[in-house]
Amino acid sequence: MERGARGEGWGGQSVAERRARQKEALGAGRAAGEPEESAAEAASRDCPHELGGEPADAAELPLKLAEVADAVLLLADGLAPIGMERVPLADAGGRVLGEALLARQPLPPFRRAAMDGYAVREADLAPLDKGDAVHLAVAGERRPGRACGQQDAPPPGSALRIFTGARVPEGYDRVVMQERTRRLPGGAVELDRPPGQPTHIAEIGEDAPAGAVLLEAGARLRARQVALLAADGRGEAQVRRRPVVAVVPVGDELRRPGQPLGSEGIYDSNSAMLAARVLELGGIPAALRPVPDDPRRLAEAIREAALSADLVVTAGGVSVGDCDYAHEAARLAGGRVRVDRMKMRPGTPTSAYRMPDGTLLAALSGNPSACFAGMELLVRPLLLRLAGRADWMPRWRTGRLAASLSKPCPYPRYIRSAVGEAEDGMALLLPLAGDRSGNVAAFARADALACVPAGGKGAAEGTLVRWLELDAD
Ligand SMILES: Nc1nc2c(c(=O)[nH]1)N[C@H]1C(S)=C(S)[C@@H](COP(=O)(O)OP(=O)(O)OC[C@H]3O[C@@H](n4cnc5c(N)ncnc54)[C@H](O)[C@@H]3O)O[C@H]1N2
Ligand code: MOO
Repeated sequence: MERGARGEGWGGQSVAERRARQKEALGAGRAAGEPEESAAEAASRDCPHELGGEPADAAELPLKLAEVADAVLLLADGLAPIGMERVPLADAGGRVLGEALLARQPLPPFRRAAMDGYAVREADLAPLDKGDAVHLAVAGERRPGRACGQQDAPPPGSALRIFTGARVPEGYDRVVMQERTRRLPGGAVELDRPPGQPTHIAEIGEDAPAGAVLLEAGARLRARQVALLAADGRGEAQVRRRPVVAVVPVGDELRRPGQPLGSEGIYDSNSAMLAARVLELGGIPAALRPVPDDPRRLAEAIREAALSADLVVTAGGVSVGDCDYAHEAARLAGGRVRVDRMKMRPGTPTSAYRMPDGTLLAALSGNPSACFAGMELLVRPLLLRLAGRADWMPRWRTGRLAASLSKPCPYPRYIRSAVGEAEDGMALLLPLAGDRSGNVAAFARADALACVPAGGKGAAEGTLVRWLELDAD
């Protein structure tokens, strides 16, 4: 399998320059109407998506109990986008553009009538300003897509019957909507009042001139962007390959959905969730069967997964119990720890390793909501960066808590919430009941992760918090 270049930096920028750029990007999540300096900044200082201190030297040192943003940056630093391929336009939807798209021709490519009516010369309309009607001979007709040969200069006092989308010959200055005209019995057309401001002609290149950057490299091709490729005449698109993400569930208790549960079993919901999310984000999931709590077997599964995937994600076995073997297995497989736990709850044990061939391993917590938090906060940005997305960083927004939370926490707490809207238009984050990290039902009803800052006694209703849309892809 083709692999992306790894270990490249971000093109010679200093850490400070990069930080500044990234802070700016993260700041784009400012809520509408929110002042430049606000309490939200204070919230984000305690809840540091805005990147805290310098990460450890990217060369070797792992981050211990890392801020989420620092962990993401450290790991993303070593990731370059994977390779490219050409795909037919019909398959380009959802893919990531590999190179900037430059307009091959002006858009529109010819002067185009924007209304059904009559093409006229401005000079012939002067009497209208004095209240006199104008009669123009109809010199011909132009329909869209029908060539009509080289045009002579239009004879003075003439009009051209024309339809939306047809080429407007040089010499005609505007199109008058047919509703503002009257066809006279002899075939001439009458105008009895000034036609108004718009010329109803789309000029060559007014949408985009030839050579203009229509799309930047790293844009995800959604419907509107695919339309642009097509409008520029592209039958194919140069896109990034879709990253393959191996999903490795860990635990003796895990059963595959559809199989008998038994008395000690629990269905493996994390794999289904992770695989579905990888698909939503444009990757290709490769979901393995559950691996038992056995460090050697897990190490073998990790080693094999790293051979064929661009990113490996394990779920479970990262905590401190006697059955938690993810760390031992990652090391047995040759992995070097890069992030050793993170300041987040749920999901504090979330860690990351770099495998001998450079592949990253994200070791997520097994608890379903902690697993999803790890997916959103750690795996999503790494996957998008691998996929070549320019907008790989999470887009934090600002909103207010719709209810108080009394649970104190030494780390930022990511609360599953439903999103509503306050009277002033600001987002309201309503924490969902049953927010224990082992539960799955509350999760399905959530639209957002609201970040409640660390410390204190929880947070009062109305507190400004940062939040992340859960279905963002
Ligand atoms: N003594 C301590 N115990 C625990 C601590 C701690 O600090 N000290 N941390 C707790 C926290 S917080 C979390 S989170 C969990 C993390 O545990 P693991 O990530 O090692 O996950 P497991 O132990 O393997 O599983 C936890 C839980 O989730 C269920 N699970 C696992 N995989 C799946 C799956 N694929 N689908 C559905 N459910 C899954 C598993 O059955 C467990 O119930 O550790 C705490 N303990
Ligand atoms: O870190 Mo654990 O996920 O809080 O439940």
